Amino acid sequence: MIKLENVSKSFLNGKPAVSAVSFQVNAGETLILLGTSGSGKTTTLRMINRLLLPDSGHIYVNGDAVETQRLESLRRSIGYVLQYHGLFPHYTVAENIGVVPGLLKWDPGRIKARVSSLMEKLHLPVSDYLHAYPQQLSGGQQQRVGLARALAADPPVLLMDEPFGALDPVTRTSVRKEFRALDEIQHKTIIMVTHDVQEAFELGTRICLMDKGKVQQTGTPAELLFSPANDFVRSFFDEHRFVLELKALTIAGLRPWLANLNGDDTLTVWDAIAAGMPRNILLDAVDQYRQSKQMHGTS
Ligand SMILES: Nc1ncnc2c1ncn2[C@@H]1O[C@H](COP(=O)(O)OP(=O)(O)OP(=O)(O)O)[C@@H](O)[C@H]1O
Repeated sequence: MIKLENVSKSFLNGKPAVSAVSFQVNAGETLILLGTSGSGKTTTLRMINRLLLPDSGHIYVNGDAVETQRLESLRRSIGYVLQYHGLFPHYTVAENIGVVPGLLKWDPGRIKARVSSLMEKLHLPVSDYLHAYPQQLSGGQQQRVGLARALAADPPVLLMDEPFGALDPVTRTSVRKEFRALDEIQHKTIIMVTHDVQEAFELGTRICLMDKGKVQQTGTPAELLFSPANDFVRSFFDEHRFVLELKALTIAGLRPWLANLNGDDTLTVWDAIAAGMPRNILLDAVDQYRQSKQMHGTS
């Protein structure tokens, strides 16, 4: 679990980079920090693993204030994934993935088994890549190694800063899909920075939308779309609104208008249409949901 209470940070020019940010992320949740460039997302993330110190406010990781934890044990309880993987160029794939288990003094057999298992899960054939060096890998493969390294010691918390940002769109989609399907991440507390709205909707349990260092709204994708807290939130999603609505709403959420439709309740409307469920009925239900929210908002 991660909790931020009124966290603020200014740099030398005195302008606040982050102002009174508060949120809580529970185990099993992925919170997306979304926002325009310079809105304070990375600064917020870097305060959680104490790469930066806040000027005021409190940050708790797994129940303890970060400033009271030994830096070494705090960092080992947190997997950190960066946009440009940050692999050690003179370490092989196996050595890169095994760094933290090595520091934790796991026995070599256990490290080897863990490295192989993560490589298989991330579609990096062990026979081809175990002893390869980062520069011998494609960008997508390097990023997979970066993910495997962050997951190696099974940390309860994962911080990810634009983890798929350096990849081309096709590779990005496939690495993102693999990441989402990993059993490894299902019980972790994850915070991910992105400015890609589609990615935020695909991966986020909840989204924290920031602007000018302040949280504008934290909520589920559907809450941000259908019950925006202010004009900034409302207009932020305008460009992609229709597709986002279909990705944010599930059959379960539309049940009041889909009583007679058979189908998997967990599917998003987007996936349900792709799976061949009746498009007109689904889009009609989305319209009715939207109207019910508008009525609720103006009552
Ligand atoms: N080390 C630093 N020294 C001075 N100013 C900084 C530093 N790091 C960040 N800032 C400033 O703090 C503000 C927030 O930056 P931050 O990197 O947190 O934003 P961001 O939302 O992550 O942006 P992006 O999406 O472009 O990475 C910006 O105005 C930035 O210029």
